[in-house]
Amino acid sequence: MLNKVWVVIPAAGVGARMQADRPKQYLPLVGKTVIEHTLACFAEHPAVAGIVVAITDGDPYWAELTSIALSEQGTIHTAPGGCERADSVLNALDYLVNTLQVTADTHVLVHDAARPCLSRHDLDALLAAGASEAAGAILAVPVRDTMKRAQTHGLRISHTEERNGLWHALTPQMAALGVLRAALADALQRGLGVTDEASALEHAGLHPLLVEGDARNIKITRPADLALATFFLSNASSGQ
Ligand SMILES: Nc1ccn([C@@H]2O[C@H](COP(=O)(O)OP(=O)(O)OP(=O)(O)O)[C@@H](O)[C@H]2O)c(=O)n1
Ligand SMILES: C[C@](O)(CO)[C@H](O)COP(=O)(O)O
Repeated sequence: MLNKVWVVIPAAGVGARMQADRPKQYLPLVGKTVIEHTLACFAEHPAVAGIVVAITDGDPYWAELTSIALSEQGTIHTAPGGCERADSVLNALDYLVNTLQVTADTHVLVHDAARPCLSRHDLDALLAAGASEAAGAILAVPVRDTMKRAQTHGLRISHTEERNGLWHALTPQMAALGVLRAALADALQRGLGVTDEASALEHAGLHPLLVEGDARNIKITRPADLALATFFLSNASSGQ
């Protein structure tokens, strides 16, 4: 039986690709903001001990969120965001250790604030699979399209990549706090490109488990994604 887990929500991005008037995690979506939908995935879950949200220093939007009354119950904390997503995540992990004294063997889940369509089913599947995975575990979906590698310069096809065995990495990504924090700190210190938690774990020689998830767990990145997320959330069946 898995002990309670902590959730880290990187939410310190500017959302440049979204080209909106505010960071995309604070855009309105089906009655509240993107990040409030994301937090709601975890706030009521019995396996979740608490949440640490990495936000930009001076973030003017966080305090305006109406549904963050939960913070009075000490379950939602904030930590300083960093230059890149990985820096924000590491800051949140440091906060868990240094401020909240969370133990190294506690499992953490890192989930993008920009992924509001995570289903309870997928969250439970990851928790179950990751509970006993020393290498960590991530939600992912197999690639369905033929994948082309572009030539180094220009927009012409160099070749077709082998599709079998290719997966889209989603979030949450799950690992033991001590393992993930050490792997992430080491990868960043070595200047390695880390765009997700699994990358850091791989650099540490680990092979995290792929847990097949729902392709509707999209990351809101570009304007068209908001309409898609609206459709998914408006049509989500209860208890999904
Ligand atoms: N320095 C950063 C950059 C990103 N993120 C968070 O990481 C998640 C995924 O990153 P991405 O989709 O790239 O968000 P942005 O960096 O905001 O987007 P863009 O690259 O378009 O600016 C988002 O929830 C974002 O808020 C973060 O916490 N700290
Ligand atoms: C973590 C992630 O969502 C997994 O696919 C992705 O790597 C985030 O990348 P971004 O460039 O920071 O959006």
